[in-house]
Amino acid sequence: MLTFSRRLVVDKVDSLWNEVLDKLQDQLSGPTFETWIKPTRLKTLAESTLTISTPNPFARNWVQKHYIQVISDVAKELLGHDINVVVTVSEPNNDNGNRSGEAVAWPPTQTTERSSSSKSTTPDLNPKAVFSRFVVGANNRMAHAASLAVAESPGREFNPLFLCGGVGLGKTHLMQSIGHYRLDIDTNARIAYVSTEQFTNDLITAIRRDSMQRFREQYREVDIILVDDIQFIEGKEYTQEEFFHTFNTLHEAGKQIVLASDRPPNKIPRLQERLCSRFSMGLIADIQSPDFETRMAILQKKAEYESVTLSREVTEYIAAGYTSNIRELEGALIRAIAYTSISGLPMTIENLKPVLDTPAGKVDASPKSVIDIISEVFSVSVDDLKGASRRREISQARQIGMYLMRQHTDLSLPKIGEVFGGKDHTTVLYSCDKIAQLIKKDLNMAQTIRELSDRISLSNRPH
Ligand SMILES: Nc1ncnc2c1ncn2[C@@H]1O[C@H](COP(=O)(O)OP(=O)(O)OP(=O)(O)O)[C@@H](O)[C@H]1O
Repeated sequence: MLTFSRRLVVDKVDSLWNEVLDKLQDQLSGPTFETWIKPTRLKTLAESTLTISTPNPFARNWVQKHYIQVISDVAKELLGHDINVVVTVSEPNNDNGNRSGEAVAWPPTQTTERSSSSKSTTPDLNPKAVFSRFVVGANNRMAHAASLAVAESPGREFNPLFLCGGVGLGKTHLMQSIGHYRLDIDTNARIAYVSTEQFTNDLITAIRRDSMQRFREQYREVDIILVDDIQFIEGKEYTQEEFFHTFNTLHEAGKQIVLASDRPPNKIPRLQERLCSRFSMGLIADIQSPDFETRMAILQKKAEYESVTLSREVTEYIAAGYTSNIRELEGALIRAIAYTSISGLPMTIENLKPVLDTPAGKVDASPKSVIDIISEVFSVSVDDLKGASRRREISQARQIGMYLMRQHTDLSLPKIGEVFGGKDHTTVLYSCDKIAQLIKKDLNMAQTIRELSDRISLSNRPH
């Protein structure tokens, strides 16, 4: 039994814990020890109970599930009697920069050990770009699954993994999640995350400084290379040449290549045929714009991390205004949070209107003028627009009308529903979403909407 003075007890217990750690280090693999055991702290040793703390609940569960026995065996060996091990979560610590509620990328992602183990390939990863913060929806399910598969078994199935999708839809987030995830499993993994611009600049510098050997080592001696915005390689002959060799060297060595682009390889102009075919030989996974539910889920998740409660109404309002770019969607939420916290106003749609200028944003028309113009241009009577007919030409005119009313007035979704003869606000949302998607796919639709939009603005201008 430990019957020392308090100071001695503390010293004794600390050194005992260090001994436990030493022994565990001998028994467990390097990554396992670094990932799960090293970050644990000793809290107390009372009678036959050893209480340790872990950085977060996820780590606690993991340690409880996998390592409690080995810890208690080692402690028993050192103390000479049975030890019951209790795993807790450490109290939020003010000096570690983590506000309560903020997710901690776990296991810690950018430790000094990790940096020093792979000097030239320490990736510059955003700690928030992790799988656990990525919301999976119909629009990105495949890209997410493929990214996870690649992170779990790099160089096996999808090589290269080619992620493609429009601006702000999560390509970089997924790529960096792969890097984090891999480093969490294997702290010695050599991961390079680089933009195509950076690759080109490094190449130019290497040529200028006559240090091609180093450049090649830097890019060819990695386990995973994550190259962002690969579409910018278009027309850069020398970069393409060098990247071709980098690609081949890595691929032949079974190393994982992940590329992100705003379009598929065959749509990148002035891309050498041999690169185009290599980029296409693994898996091309595309990411579409998120649907309404996914946008809602992204907002909710983001709000949780910011420790803010969002009402359903406000979430819907923001989600309805930002349909095609998650960066803008997040930006709107951040503005809303900043505005309400600075002004002290409650977060209601009314209060948020001044700061949430939805992309079109200009409130410059009366609802009646929108209805009248739609009726005239599509030769559909106002009664039909407000009625329930599902005839294609009527329902499409109605959907366009709802979309434009959302763009040109500050009416809420339910109010727009009312103007259109008492439609439900979800019908309005669906219509706005549908037209927003069509605009992206169909040039004629985009042109029609632009013309209608100009006409609505013009007709409402004071004469
Ligand atoms: N499914 C998602 N869940 C949560 N956040 C997301 C999701 N998709 C994107 N985001 C967030 O949206 C923002 C933009 O994403 P990201 O930078 O990955 O887009 P991108 O497709 O790489 O854009 P770009 O083409 O401009 O490089 C980031 O803050 C990212 O975390």
